[in-house]
Amino acid sequence: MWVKICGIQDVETAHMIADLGASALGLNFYAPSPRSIELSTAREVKAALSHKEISLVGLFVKHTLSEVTFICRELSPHMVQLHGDESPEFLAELAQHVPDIEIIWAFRTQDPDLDRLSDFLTKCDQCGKRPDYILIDAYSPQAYGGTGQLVPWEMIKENYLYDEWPALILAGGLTPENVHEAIQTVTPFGIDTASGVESAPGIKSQTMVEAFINQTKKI
Ligand SMILES: O=C(O)c1ccccc1N[C@@H]1O[C@H](COP(=O)(O)O)[C@@H](O)[C@H]1O
Repeated sequence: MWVKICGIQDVETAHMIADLGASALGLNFYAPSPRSIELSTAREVKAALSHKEISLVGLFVKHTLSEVTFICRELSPHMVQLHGDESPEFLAELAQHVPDIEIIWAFRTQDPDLDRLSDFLTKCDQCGKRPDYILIDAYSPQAYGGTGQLVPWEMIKENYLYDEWPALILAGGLTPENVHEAIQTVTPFGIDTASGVESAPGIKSQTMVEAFINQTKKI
């Protein structure tokens, strides 16, 4: 199971997350978030983890194409996570500007089905670039993400076209207590959490991260 812990803000926490065995670590460039990071600190994190086996994911929300491109060229993360309803045209242009980057596109939903996602992927095909991964998160009118709200797991299981659509990453309110059941129900490629392993907004708890990762390894 691919496991991403999102919203790392310092080198010490980044080492802790990598040493506990996470697959990926999220660096959040959305300034209003309590988990945001400056590019200078992100560079320090990247340098500190250069010998460790963990992917870096840059998270963006409604940034311009030139902002995302600039950070990708400066930092060379393995992946970007677009979490602000970025358009199919945006994905196609980003893929041209930063050809090697893998794109996670966040679908924030409160719908009873996945029709909007299906339409989005059709438009992506017309524009020439599909996301490499779809991350499903809960929709909230208050915030773009990091809300701790759950998504309807059963609906996703019933409606996600696992064989036709990009690999699925499940997010939204995942904690050490519920992640095992979430994996059993949805059978995603990967999972992502931000607030579910924190003792306070932006502060990752080693105990909670360890428990979370252990739960993802249970069969
Ligand atoms: O974590 C944030 O503050 C955040 C802000 C804006 C967009 C995305 C954000 N995080 C992503 O939100 C989901 C769910 O978070 P949570 O586990 O429910 O707290 C996750 O994909 C984070 O990467």
